Amino acid sequence: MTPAARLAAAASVLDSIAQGRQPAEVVLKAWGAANRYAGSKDRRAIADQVYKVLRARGRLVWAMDGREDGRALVIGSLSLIDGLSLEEIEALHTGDGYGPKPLSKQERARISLTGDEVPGWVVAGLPEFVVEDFKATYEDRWAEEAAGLMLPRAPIDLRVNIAKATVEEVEAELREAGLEPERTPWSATGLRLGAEPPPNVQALEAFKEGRIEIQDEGSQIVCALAGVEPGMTVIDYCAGGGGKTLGLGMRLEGEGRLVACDIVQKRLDNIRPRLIRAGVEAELQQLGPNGGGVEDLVDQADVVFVDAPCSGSGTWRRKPEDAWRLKVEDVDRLHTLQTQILARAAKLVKPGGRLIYVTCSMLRQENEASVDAFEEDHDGFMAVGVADALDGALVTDAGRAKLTELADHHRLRLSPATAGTDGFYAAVYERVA
Ligand SMILES: C[S@@+](CC[C@H](N)C(=O)[O-])C[C@H]1O[C@@H](n2cnc3c(N)ncnc32)[C@H](O)[C@@H]1O
Repeated sequence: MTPAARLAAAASVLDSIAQGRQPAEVVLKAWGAANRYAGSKDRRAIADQVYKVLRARGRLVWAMDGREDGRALVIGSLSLIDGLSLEEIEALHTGDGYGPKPLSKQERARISLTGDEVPGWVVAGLPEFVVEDFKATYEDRWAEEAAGLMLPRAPIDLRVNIAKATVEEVEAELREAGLEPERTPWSATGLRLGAEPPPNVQALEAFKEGRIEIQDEGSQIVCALAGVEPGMTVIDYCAGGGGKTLGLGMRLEGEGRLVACDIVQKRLDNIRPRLIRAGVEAELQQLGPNGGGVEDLVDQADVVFVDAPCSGSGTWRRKPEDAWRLKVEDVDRLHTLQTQILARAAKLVKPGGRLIYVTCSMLRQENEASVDAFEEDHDGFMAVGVADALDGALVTDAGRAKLTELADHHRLRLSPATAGTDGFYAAVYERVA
């Protein structure tokens, strides 16, 4: 494909991403499958162009005078990000072959405009309401947090299933397989692979035989706050794909009871093969819309882990397209749902047991505001300091020091800028009455 044809393809992929709710990665794969003439280099170049635009979308929409179509965003990126001159951009827009059609008068005019004063949220590359939330939370560090969230390509973190193998054994195995794993700094069970070239983790024997799972270091750390020990009754209240279920179950060492709940049965079904691979046993329990289905577990659990439904804004470095799909009303709705779920899940904790609230959100409304609401109504739950809650087998010494420093007593915020992880929020409680 010519460079111009790749640009036209990127613009059409961007339009498909904007029209649906599918991850960019899925849309790109579908495009590749439908356009077999595109070689691997073409697909790579198109994907690079698409992600470049998605990470800077706010700035590009603004620069192109509010236009949100793929063509305008690609033109904007050539000018603003790649620094091409008007002539160079015109040379890529001749309309020849499969390339994009010539620039309109307005498009030419937008590219030539460079002197406009850029508002802060545009520079940050995030929706305006998110930037307001970041300013309230991070104050003078908000721009650094925003940049960390939207710019870099995130590494691929693996969690070693220490019930099956040691970190050293898996590290050696991956090196044998030609990879270059590094230890994650804070999680004692983590290995990190570079994102480029993307490693095919699912094809590794270590994956097929359950010695590793793909799991961001932040996700590993929040599991370490649960303090799971063999023999406990552990409930993963919003189990979803089962990532946390496996991380929590690994610490039971085959003794105790693990219950994975969710309101979506299909999600629970998908956990089954992962459990088998990892050698972890769990009961799968679908919840009714009001939390029905776990009446027999009231006051029974040593640990209730609530990985609440959230905006997923902590993972935008991996899925920048989601930043532009989130609306302020979604966040309000999620906050209400989070407080309802937390109150229901709290009923399952036995006296002396632990409750952990987690989101992969960076937004105050889903984090501090949701746990503030819980604390207001739940005198029977005492805050447990992050430093006291951490499971020594799951964090490194450096991790313990770092997490203690990042914590606000029982509340922990992790982010790409402060910890090099996806964005996570956690709060830890013990039932005392
Ligand atoms: C953040 S995801 C969980 C991710 C999962 N823990 C993991 O590590 O892969 C939140 C999950 O909460 C579930 N959920 C939504 N509403 C719920 C409710 N009312 N009660 C329990 N789970 C709910 C969703 O179906 C979704 O799977």
